[in-house]
Amino acid sequence: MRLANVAPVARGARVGSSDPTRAVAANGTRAPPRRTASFDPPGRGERGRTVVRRNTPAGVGRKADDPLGVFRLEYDVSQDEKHRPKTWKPTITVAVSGAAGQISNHLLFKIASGSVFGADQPVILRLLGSERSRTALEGVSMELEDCLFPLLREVDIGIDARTVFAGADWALLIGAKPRGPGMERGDLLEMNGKIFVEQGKALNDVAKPTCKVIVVGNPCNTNALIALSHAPNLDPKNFHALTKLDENRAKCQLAIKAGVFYETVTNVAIWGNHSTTQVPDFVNAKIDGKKATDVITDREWLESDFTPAIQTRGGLLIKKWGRSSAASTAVSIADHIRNLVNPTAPGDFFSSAVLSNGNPYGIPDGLCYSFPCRSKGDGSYEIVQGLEINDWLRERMDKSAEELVNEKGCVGSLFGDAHLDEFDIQCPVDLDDTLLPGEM
Ligand SMILES: NC(=O)C1=CN([C@@H]2O[C@H](COP(=O)(O)OP(=O)(O)OC[C@H]3O[C@@H](n4cnc5c(N)ncnc54)[C@H](OP(=O)(O)O)[C@@H]3O)[C@@H](O)[C@H]2O)C=CC1
Ligand SMILES: O=C([O-])CC(=O)C(=O)O
Repeated sequence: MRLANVAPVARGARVGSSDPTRAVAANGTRAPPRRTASFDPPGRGERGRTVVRRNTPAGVGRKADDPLGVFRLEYDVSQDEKHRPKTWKPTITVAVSGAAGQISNHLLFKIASGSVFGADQPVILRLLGSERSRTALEGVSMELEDCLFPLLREVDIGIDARTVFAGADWALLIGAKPRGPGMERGDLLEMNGKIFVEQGKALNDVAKPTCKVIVVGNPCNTNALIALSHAPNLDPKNFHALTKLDENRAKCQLAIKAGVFYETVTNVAIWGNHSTTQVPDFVNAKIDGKKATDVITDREWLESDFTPAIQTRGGLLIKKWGRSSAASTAVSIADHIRNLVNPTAPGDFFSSAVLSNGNPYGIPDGLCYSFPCRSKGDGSYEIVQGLEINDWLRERMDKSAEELVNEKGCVGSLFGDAHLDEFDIQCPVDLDDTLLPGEM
C-alpha cells in the first residue's frame, strides 16, 4: 500500500521496529504505525520495503488526482496485523467533512482516542476539506499523528467527496458555510443545500449502503433531507441531523433548576427543527425517575424561561464567545454516535432528527424531524412510541413541522427523487421565524 505521511516525526524515518511513530498501547503492546494515507489503491508498494519521499513537489511522484499528502511512506501493511490486539473489532472508516473547522478540531481527537466508537474499535479517519483548507487539513493530520492513538489506523485527507467517502461506514457532515452579512435565510438554505446535494450523491456512489450519516452543518434538518434524497442506495433511516446538543442543553438547565446532578435527568426529547422553533419536552422529561413537572412545579418557568432559553441558547453563546458552539457540539456528536452504537438504557431515549415517514406522532411524512429514539446498539434506532403529547406540545410540534415544510419548499429544486414523495410547496415570502439557534 502506498501511503502519505504528513507528520514531521515520520520525515525521513524508516518504518521498522524502531519506528518512532509506534506508541505503547494501554495494554502494553506496541501499537502499529499510524498511517496518514493517500487514496492510492492498495498493493502498489514493494512488500517489506519502506520508501520515504520528502516534500514531494507537485508533479514529482504525484498524480493529478492525488489527495493532499506531501510526505509518503510505503511499507508492508501485513506487519500491521502483528500489532493488532485480537480483541479489537474490524476497522471502520469514518469520513468527516469540514474537517479543518472548529467542531472537527474537537471531535476528531475524541474519535481517534477510542472514546466514541469504543476502546476496541480501530478507525480510519477520512477528512474532507477544500482548496481553502488544504494546509489546515495537513496540520490537523499532523496533530492526529502526534497523539499516537493506537486505535487510529489511518488518516486520509482529500478535497473530493467521492474519494473521501469511499467505503465509509460513517459520514459526519459538519462542513457548511456560515451565514454572512446581508445574506438572507433563503440564500443560506440554497447555498448550503447545494453542498448536500453533492455530498448525498457522493455517498450514494461510494459509501457503504449501510453507512450512517450525521448532518451537523446548518440548517441541518433540511440539509440531511437533501442528502438522503440523493442517496437511493443508502437506507434513509440512517440519515440523522444533530439535535443531541439541544437535548444536552435542556438536561443541564433542568438539572440546575431542580438542584440535582444532570445525570439524573433522563427522557428529554427535542421535537422538530434544530432552530428556534424546536420543542424541548419537559412534559415527558424525568428527574431522578420522577416526572420533571412534579419536581419542577414552576410551570411558568418551564414554559416561558426554560423553553426559549434552549431554543436560543446557540445565539446567546455566539454573543458571549463571538463564535458558535464547537466543543459542546463535538461532545454532542460523540454522544449521538455512542447513543447509536450502545443499547439505550431501559425506559430512556435520546433525540435525533430522522426521516418522519410513518412516525407515530402525526408529523407529516417527508421531513427530517427530531424525535425521541431508542437503539439496540447496532447503529440502528426506532422512534419511541406512546409519549404524552398535550396541547402545549402539540401546538409547538406542529409549528416546527410547518417550519420544516417551508424550508423544504424554499429549496425544492435541490431535492432528488429518492425516499421522498412528490411535494408541491411554495417558499413562503417571510422566513423571519425560521432561525437557527445562533440567529437572534
Ligand atoms: N446541529 C448543531 O447542533 C450545530 C451545528 N453547527 C453547524 O456546524 C457547521 C460547522 O461549524 P464549525 O465547525 O464551528 O464551523 P467552521 O467555520 O469552523 O468550519 C466549517 C467548515 O465548513 C467548511 N465550509 C465552509 N463553507 C463551505 C462551503 N461553501 N462549502 C463546503 N464547505 C464549506 C469549511 O471547510 P473547508 O474550507 O475545508 O470546506 C469550514 O472549515 C456550521 O454550519 C454550524 O452552523 C454548529 C453548532 C451546532
Ligand atoms: O446557531 C448556530 O449557528 C450554531 C448552532 O446550531 C447551535 O449552537 O445550536
